[in-house]
Amino acid sequence: MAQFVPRQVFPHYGAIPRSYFLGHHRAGLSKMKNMLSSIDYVVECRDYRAPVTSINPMFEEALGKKRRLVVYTKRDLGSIPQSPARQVIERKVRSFDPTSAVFFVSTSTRADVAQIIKHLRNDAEAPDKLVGCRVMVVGMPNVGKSTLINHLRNHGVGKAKALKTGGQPGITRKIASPVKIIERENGSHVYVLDTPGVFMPYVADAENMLKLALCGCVKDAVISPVTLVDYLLYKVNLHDTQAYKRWSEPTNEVMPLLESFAQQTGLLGKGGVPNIDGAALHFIQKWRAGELGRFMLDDLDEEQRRRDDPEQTARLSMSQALKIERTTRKNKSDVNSNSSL
Ligand SMILES: Nc1nc2c(ncn2[C@@H]2O[C@H](COP(=O)(O)OP(=O)(O)OP(=O)(O)O)[C@@H](O)[C@H]2O)c(=O)[nH]1
Repeated sequence: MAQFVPRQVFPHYGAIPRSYFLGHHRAGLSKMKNMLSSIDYVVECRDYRAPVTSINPMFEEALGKKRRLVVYTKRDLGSIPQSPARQVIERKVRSFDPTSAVFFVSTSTRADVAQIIKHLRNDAEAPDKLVGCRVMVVGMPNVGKSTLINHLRNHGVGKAKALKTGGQPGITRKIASPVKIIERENGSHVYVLDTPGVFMPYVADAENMLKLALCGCVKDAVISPVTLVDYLLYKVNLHDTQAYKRWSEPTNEVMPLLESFAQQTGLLGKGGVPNIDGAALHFIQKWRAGELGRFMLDDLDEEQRRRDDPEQTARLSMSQALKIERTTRKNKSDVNSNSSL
């Protein structure tokens, strides 16, 4: 039998939407900016599996001057504990942010959460001891902000879950009331404020949009789940062609894979026809649960080369991104009003 050769390039970036900047993202960001004078510290959450792509430059622009630390969440889904690969990944990612304190966290691992509490206990001070130190937690939608706060509170002051969490983006829509996570004898306690996840106005690179959608930063209805599985299959094959062997031989073809997956998991519609979209969503959930391998979506070496190259193309500025988002929205509403004539 001929040896299986995974695709080295993903061929279908064509019609992928590039924007997911919702009303509550815009409103949330503007409220965060307005509150900044009462905030002493910022914790910025990014997704471990896409440590570069899940950076939202809007936070740099809006909150960049505050003392801050960076937390890469969902560590358990991006690498294997104690593996040499984990050490290499974390050394590289840390080197991208030399001026910030950086933590890698799986919220179910107490030691990961404990190190953040320890750091904040030493580092998060406020000018006014009576008011205490106010820490704002920011990040892309669904990156794990509320879950992190619940675990910080549990570890820091032994209290139960305070915030609602969920598998889809947009559970937190407003800036929440402060939650105490550290008590100090001198009364200068540390409080954290949860914020709504904020997406960027426009994602210039379609591949980045696919990565963010796979990580769950975008609602599942925004990009076709079959396209997402096709991209996921491309990535899984580069990592481990045996990861889905329960359902299929190694393949580059998404439809036969989904048909076989639907048959074997009982995702069938009328007359026993495979429910392809349902199967695609279920397959994505398997990856999000770590059942199709634990690996990175971003290529860290490529990012290093990009950073080392003075000729590199500059990233889209925020004002450019906002302009494109406005034009896309206007074009869409023109099309809608023309089609209703
Ligand atoms: N495996 C794993 N899942 C996590 C981790 N942290 C959070 N999650 C899951 O990620 C999902 C999103 O978590 P939330 O805390 O609701 O995310 P959020 O950033 O507050 O989301 P928004 O409300 O959209 O801003 C939930 O299903 C969590 O259980 C982690 O470290 N590991």
